[in-house]
Amino acid sequence: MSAISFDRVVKRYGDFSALSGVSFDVNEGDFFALLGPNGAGKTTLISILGGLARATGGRVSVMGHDVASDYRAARRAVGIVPQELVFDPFFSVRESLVFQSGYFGLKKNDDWIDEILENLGLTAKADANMRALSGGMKRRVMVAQALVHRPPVIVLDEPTAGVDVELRQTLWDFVQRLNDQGHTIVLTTHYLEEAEALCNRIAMLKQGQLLALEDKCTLLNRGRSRTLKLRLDQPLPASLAPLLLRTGDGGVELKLADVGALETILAALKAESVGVRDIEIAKPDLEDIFVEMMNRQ
Ligand SMILES: Nc1ncnc2c1ncn2[C@@H]1O[C@H](COP(=O)(O)OP(=O)(O)OP(=O)(O)O)[C@@H](O)[C@H]1O
Repeated sequence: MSAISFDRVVKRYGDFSALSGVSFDVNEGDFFALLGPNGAGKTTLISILGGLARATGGRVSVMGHDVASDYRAARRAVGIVPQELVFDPFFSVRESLVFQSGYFGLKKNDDWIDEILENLGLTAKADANMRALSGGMKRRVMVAQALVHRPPVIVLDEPTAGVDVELRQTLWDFVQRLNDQGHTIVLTTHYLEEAEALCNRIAMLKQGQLLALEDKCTLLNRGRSRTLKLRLDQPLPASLAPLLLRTGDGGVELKLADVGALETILAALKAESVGVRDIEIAKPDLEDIFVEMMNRQ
């Protein structure tokens, strides 16, 4: 069974299509990245998944439960950490988690609440009022709230936007452990190195359409192009300027269409008597691939 199934999902706002028929599945146990530029439709897809927005067309299910016709079961199967901070300013951290447990009909949830607080570094703040917390601490509570009912599927919508290094580390350690225990994780982020480090499958959305859906390793190995980093003793000859990707760190980075292009470049440098002080060939990382995919369309 798929943890999540998106089947030809369409979302229109008047004449504007935020999602134009998006289909893909997230497998049980995946650590899944949903990537795309601003406005691609990631949050819209997550809102439909969580029952906060209705699809104009298509079907979405979580752990086999249709989010429209089987709303309660679908809602129980997923915990969503929203992009925005939503909380009741009059509750303490613990109260808000107890309240959230009540929403799912869970009465004796204290042990699990304590465990979540501990894992997110919130124990010392358990009795603090929500409005007295810093932004990063509030964000931790958003994560805690999404987990109170131990959902098999956990969705994090840009959880690390604007949070400090320590929280990122705490959060990723915890989420990684949940994934190891069998929870399915879906993550949207603009920090592609996070997606590259954590996720096993990656979907890329642009303007409401799915551009790519692949295993991370397949995606990273698919491109034959490489980046050639050179340190030269003179400026780059004009004949090589079309290959220039960026200049920095006292060197230049050139696009290598394939490894064979290396000889051509070295020959061009030799012909102009430009000496090479240092050389490095790098595989494209997820960010390079993302930029290439987004520009290709
Ligand atoms: N209520 C709404 N009314 C009209 N248009 C909307 C509404 N909600 C979202 N949109 C539009 O739908 C598109 C997709 O928005 P969405 O928030 O899903 O993008 P996103 O991929 O999550 O972007 P970001 O990375 O900026 O969070 C955007 O063009 C947005 O302006």
